[in-house]
Amino acid sequence: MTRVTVLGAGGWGTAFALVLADAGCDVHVWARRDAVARELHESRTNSVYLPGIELPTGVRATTDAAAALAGADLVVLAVPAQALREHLVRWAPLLPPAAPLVSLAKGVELGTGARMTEVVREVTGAAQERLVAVSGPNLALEVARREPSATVVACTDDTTGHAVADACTTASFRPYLSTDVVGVEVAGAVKNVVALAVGIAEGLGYGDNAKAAVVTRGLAESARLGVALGASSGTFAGLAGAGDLVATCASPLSRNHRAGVALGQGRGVQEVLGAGQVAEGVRSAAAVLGLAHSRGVQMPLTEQVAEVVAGRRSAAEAARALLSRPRTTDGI
Ligand SMILES: NC(=O)c1ccc[n+]([C@@H]2O[C@H](COP(=O)([O-])OP(=O)(O)OC[C@H]3O[C@@H](n4cnc5c(N)ncnc54)[C@H](O)[C@@H]3O)[C@@H](O)[C@H]2O)c1
Ligand SMILES: O=P(O)(O)OC[C@H](O)CO
Repeated sequence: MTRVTVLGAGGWGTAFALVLADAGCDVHVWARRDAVARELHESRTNSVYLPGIELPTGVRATTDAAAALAGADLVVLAVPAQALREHLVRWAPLLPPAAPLVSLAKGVELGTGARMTEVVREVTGAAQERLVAVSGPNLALEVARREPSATVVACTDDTTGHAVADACTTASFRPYLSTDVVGVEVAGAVKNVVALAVGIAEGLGYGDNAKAAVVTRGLAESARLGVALGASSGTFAGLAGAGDLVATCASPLSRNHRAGVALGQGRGVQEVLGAGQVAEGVRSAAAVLGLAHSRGVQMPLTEQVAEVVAGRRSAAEAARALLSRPRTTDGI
């Protein structure tokens, strides 16, 4: 039986632990907070992050990372993007030397512009073949309810990719394999920024035409950045790109979408984040933009989201700025 350690017991870490357990793995979850670990371990529920969901028997939880990681065949990293490095520095000496390291986070690191597998590689020194990104249209609550969902398991090494896909294939959760780690990670990070933009449009009271324009132009700029970083453009038409935008931009379950609506309604970013929302796009917007600037890539939508999030521009001003840009000729 594959022994898997999931580091992070938020919505997605917990839902992914459920998937792994359904797939027949021996699952050990690390939670940051004692109360979450105890509830998961004793009642097999996580009422803060996944109300109404019961995990399969056998899933264990602890706040002791060393105990959670002992003997792991596979390690899943499920903490938010901006917290990954600080945690990994502590976890690195505890990681089993050969286990694949799977990143679930959708973000780009502020200050470095690093993708999540780049952070993992820098901190742990793990070979590229051990690094895996899992990303797709995967709203945690729907996955945990065992509603049909597909995802992308991206790894440069086929054998590792298949091993991770085997560990998370169930009757309702279907992974597709890709070797385009860069594309899958860029698509996941930028979609959170686009979801904020769609929410902002909604909060401003705009209709479906505006939202469709934001999604489509957001996808175009996501693909532009990805290709500049070496990704395949096809990745952005797939599950990790267009697929995740469809799910996130339409769903009231998306925290980025909800945060965007609040920003569009004129609420400040502190108020939005203070309401318990972990919306990765809020912090990734500036990081994605920095990465784009470093490669000479234009990302006008991301630029406006970063302005709104920083409080330098109102949502209405951002919309006006986008509508008054010089005409472009790419036609997509
Ligand atoms: N929730 C989803 O539907 C979903 C789906 C796919 C991907 N993701 C991605 O997975 C990653 C984790 O998301 P999540 O939904 O599990 O997040 P979450 O906010 O629900 O949980 C985050 C987990 O990390 C822990 N944590 C550790 N350090 C932290 C810190 N400094 N700040 C905040 N939390 C900290 C929290 O205690 C919690 O256990 C994000 O990058 C997100 O974009 C989420
Ligand atoms: O709730 P969000 O906005 O973080 O989105 C969750 C997932 O990324 C959807 O695929």
